[in-house]
Amino acid sequence: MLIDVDIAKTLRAGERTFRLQAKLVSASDRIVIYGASGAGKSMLLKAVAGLVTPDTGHIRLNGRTLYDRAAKVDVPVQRRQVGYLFQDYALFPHLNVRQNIAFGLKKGWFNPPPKAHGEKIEYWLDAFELRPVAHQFPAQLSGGQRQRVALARALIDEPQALLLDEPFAALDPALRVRMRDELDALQRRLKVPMLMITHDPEDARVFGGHVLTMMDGVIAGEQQVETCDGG
Ligand SMILES: Nc1ncnc2c1ncn2[C@@H]1O[C@H](COP(=O)(O)OP(=O)(O)OP(=O)(O)O)[C@@H](O)[C@H]1O
Repeated sequence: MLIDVDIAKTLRAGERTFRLQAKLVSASDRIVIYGASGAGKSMLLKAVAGLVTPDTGHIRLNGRTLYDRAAKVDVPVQRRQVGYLFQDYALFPHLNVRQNIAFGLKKGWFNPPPKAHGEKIEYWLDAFELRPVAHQFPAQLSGGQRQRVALARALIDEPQALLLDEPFAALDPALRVRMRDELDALQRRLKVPMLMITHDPEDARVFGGHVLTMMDGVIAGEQQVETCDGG
């Protein structure tokens, strides 16, 4: 992925002011933004997704301008072609697995039917071994299954990049290790570019790639971390 971000945003809550001033350029298919809680990682990720509007600057993905204050470009969320995996997965509790996955394809207001089917839905149910639980609701799933449903929903529309907000934070330690490996394998298999934010140095170590450190709203350092295949 080719990503070029240079944005600023000031957030005020009462007396407190937080200033995000993030600049990053990367051609890696694995980017990790690592930093302590409150560093501004979520704000940056949400700006790339279009969920937060910067005050100034630009965001370009694979040569396409998603946001440019000066040129008055602000591509709406639905047309940015990026998948977003929320920290708590944000699955719809009243929709079953099939419907939650189908939602990633949906353009209208209505929920997909409980027996929604289609080539892509069937593909992801099998790819993530979710077919046996396709009729179950999020509350009836394990943590790992929940994460796979959220990943399937984020990937079904074939995004140009997948944005991951602390993808392992909601998992217990053993499952976290397994899901790190799964995500690593998924990235290798699909070759979908991923941009992950995390406060856990182990995520950065295992996932590797272009690792940037964020501190007080600014990218303060960067390094290349070798992954198993040197990618
Ligand atoms: N709506 C808001 N108004 C004012 N300040 C905000 C708002 N949202 C976030 N902030 C502040 O912006 C800063 C960055 O928040 P952000 O959520 O991006 O941090 P983070 O690095 O993702 O942290 P975490 O790892 O805890 O999720 C924090 O200091 C936070 O208090």
